[in-house]
Amino acid sequence: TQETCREGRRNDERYLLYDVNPGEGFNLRRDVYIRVANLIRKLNDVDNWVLVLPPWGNLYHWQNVRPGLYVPWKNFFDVESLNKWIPVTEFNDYLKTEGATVGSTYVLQNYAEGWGGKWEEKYDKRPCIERHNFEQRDDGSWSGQMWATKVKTDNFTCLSIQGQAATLLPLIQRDLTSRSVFIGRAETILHDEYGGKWYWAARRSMRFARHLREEATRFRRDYLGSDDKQDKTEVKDDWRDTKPKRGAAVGGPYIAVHLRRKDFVRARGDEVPSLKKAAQQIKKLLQNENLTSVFIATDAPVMELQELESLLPGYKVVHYKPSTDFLHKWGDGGVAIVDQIICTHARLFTGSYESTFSFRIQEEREILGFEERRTFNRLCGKKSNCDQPAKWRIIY
Ligand SMILES: C[C@@H]1O[C@H](OP(=O)(O)OP(=O)(O)OC[C@H]2O[C@@H](n3cnc4c(=O)[nH]c(N)nc43)[C@H](O)[C@@H]2O)[C@@H](O)[C@H](O)[C@@H]1O
Repeated sequence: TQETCREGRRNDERYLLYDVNPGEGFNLRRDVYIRVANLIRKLNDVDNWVLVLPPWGNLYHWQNVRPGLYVPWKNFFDVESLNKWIPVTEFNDYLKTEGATVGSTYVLQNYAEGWGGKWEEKYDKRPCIERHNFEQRDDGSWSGQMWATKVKTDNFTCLSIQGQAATLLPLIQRDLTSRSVFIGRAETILHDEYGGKWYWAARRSMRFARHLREEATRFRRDYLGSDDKQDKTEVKDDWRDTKPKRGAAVGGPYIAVHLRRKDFVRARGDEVPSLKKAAQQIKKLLQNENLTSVFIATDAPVMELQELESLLPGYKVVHYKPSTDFLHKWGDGGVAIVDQIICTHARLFTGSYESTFSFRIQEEREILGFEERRTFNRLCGKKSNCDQPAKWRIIY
């Protein structure tokens, strides 16, 4: 029967857990997911692996999130959609079935001696370079903190690696004793094929959770006169059936700007415009598009946003401010995603230099089928004719 089949599958199921350097933000983590998801896809040519989704929390940029609080992927993503590409499960569900144990743990790191000038894919067991939070117990096993949970692991190794996700295939396949494997610092591995067909399939499977999409839909309708039918941005229920022709999407009657401030102002001074320069560029784009509304997604303090608004007299400057209830329920992560969805649906988008927050919006617009020139733009800093972002076009 179907039930026995499922039981049978469950018995030989193996689990891959992973985590990313604590300093990395939300949108780089989404990129690391794609690297690991496609590793699972390759592993599943011969085995039966399930990817355990690392809970979200304690991110450097999330100021309204209680330290120590971790939330599941379903708060932000449509987990059913993820499951249509590779089998995934939440960490909490893993704990329920497998308990707080992991067979083998590998913490990835670079080679202490550097790259040696020659590119070759390799990995080696090496002494740990950085501090980690695992310690050996009397019985030889190890114990370490995984998110909010103390987890026991039979084997612990620091692994120097240079290579891509698939470089880990033999290591994981050979680890036959372990039903589950944890990979720490997974951002150390590169994509197998960035921007290729598999990249985009995994990327398309990362649909946002329904409650966030609905919040963005309401906001677009109420404040920006935008809806999917009129904007030609309707999508099928299943991402696998969604393949719009390029140029089919029109977008709502507004332009959207992702204005990354805070640490970017300090770290990328030459490439980040002053508010005055940003306003000049926004005005020009509005005039070119013959539009009067601009949606601003930003991490800027309120004062800066007000200043920008005052520099755009005569235009409608729109900003998403969540209700207390929404912020409480879905946190800074949820708010940032609503901002991203609203930017995705604009007639024209312009982002910030080298911000993964902007990159993810560009990808969403590729998925919806916008013309390239309406998507791959960024605000210029000191140099007014600055290089525009690389065009990572969607591939099916
Ligand atoms: C250089 C690197 O840049 C990386 O930033 P970058 O790629 O922009 O993008 P993220 O990695 O997502 O980190 C930026 C975080 O700041 C908030 N944020 C930024 N812009 C907005 C916005 O328009 N609206 C809202 N609501 N929130 C915003 C949000 O929490 C987001 O996840 C950093 O994560 C790394 O730590 C590092 O500093």
